[in-house]
Amino acid sequence: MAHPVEAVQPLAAPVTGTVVVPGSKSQTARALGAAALAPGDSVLRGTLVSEDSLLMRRALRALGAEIQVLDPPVAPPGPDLVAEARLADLLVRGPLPTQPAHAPTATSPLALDVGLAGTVARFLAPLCCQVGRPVLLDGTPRMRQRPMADLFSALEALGATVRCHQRPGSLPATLTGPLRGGQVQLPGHHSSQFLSGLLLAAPTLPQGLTVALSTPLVSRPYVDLTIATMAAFGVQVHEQPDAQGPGRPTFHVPPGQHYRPAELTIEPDASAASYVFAAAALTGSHLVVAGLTRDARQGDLAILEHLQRMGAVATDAPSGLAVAGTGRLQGLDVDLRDCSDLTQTLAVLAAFADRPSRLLGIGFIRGKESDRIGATVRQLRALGGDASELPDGLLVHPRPLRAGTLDPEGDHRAAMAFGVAGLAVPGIAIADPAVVDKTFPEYFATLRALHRLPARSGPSASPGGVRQP
Ligand SMILES: O=C(O)C1=C[C@@H](OP(=O)(O)O)[C@@H](O)[C@H](O)C1
Ligand SMILES: C=C(OP(=O)(O)O)C(=O)O
Repeated sequence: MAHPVEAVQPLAAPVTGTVVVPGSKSQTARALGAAALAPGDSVLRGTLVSEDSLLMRRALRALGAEIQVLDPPVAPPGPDLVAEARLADLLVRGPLPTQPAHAPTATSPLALDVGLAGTVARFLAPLCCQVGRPVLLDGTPRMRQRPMADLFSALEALGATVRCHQRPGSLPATLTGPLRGGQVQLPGHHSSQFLSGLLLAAPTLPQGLTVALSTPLVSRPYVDLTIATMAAFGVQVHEQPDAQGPGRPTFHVPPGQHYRPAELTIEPDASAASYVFAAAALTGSHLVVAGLTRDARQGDLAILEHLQRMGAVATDAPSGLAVAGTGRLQGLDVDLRDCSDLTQTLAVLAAFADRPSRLLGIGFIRGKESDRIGATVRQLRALGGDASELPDGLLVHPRPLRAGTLDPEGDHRAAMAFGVAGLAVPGIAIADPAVVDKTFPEYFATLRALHRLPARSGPSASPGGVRQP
């Protein structure tokens, strides 16, 4: 039975070892979408197994793709290895049937549940317009509050009809295609997922697609990941940088391109890795994230650069990338608009730093699983920390955190980030720990397993974890 509260135990001493994290949520979702549209068999290795990726699989199956789970890879056991995370190899048999040239014949909508997965809602909405029948998209109460309006307007401009059943620009909504394609304007400052969703569906648009960004793009590395994944499945996207002004490119997918089946190995999730690296930085441990390399395409690999600036040491290890804590953390002024999923990880570390930190450029994260600016400030304060909201970010003053039960306010990243604090501060518990199932179901098992790793020793060992300010 799931525990209603997870009491995190502090590490008694710095440890050393290697940790397996789940496959990239972002790459898994893109690869599933492209593979489902490719005629034939694609093999995706090391995919994420979590609520978000299962919602994506389920929705694509409902739209007509065949997805089989192959034998999951099993990490060999070892005394220095934490391998709680589950990965799955998948066989995807496409193409799911699209009928982009015809108005839908079926009138009863197909209902699809997107849960709280922004990627599933935003990546599938354009595709739903191409399947020859209306689709009713809906999600959790929080997902109904998350932005969809920019995407719905773009879909209407490209030929679809969008009927929102509760509030304009929000789920639940019934989408009826088809999308003709052509040129469309799209704001970039709320979410990059709208652009990624449009690009992923572009090969099904008879006229191709040109998206001109009307405002600067946030989360840019995720769009690069979309373009790279599409290329792995045989579709090219052309970009004119700054075509509409600084930070406002135009993207063009010429008509007549088709996805081809591919074999792809999914990278370890860099956002999930951020908690392991943060744990090393905070507790003076040396932790390797297995299989992660500097060539990874995820923008959240920037965690290494940010932790280095804070005083930890990041290195390449034979089996992955490593972070070693040095017993001190410096405050940080940083713009996180390209890697905002790192906000809570860095905000928690900032409470232990030697000077205030400013995390900026992230006003748009008020629309994520929680209002990540308001919630993070509330959560730090609830544990004795000192933080305040800024118009586009937050300010964290170092102050000792104390025991308490953290309410993650429905946000997996809050639960995971404050779980890291629990490795250093006695008495931190996380309420609603199953919230981590969204992207890292084995997260707390992974934290518990850190206690079984050998103590860090030798000349490079730090004197211990970071002392509370
Ligand atoms: O495209 C993606 O896979 C994602 C893009 C980002 O969202 P936004 O573009 O909404 O910032 C990120 O926060 C999310 O976890 C995953
Ligand atoms: C913002 C996130 O997810 P999504 O937008 O895909 O729901 C996240 O995983 O932190």
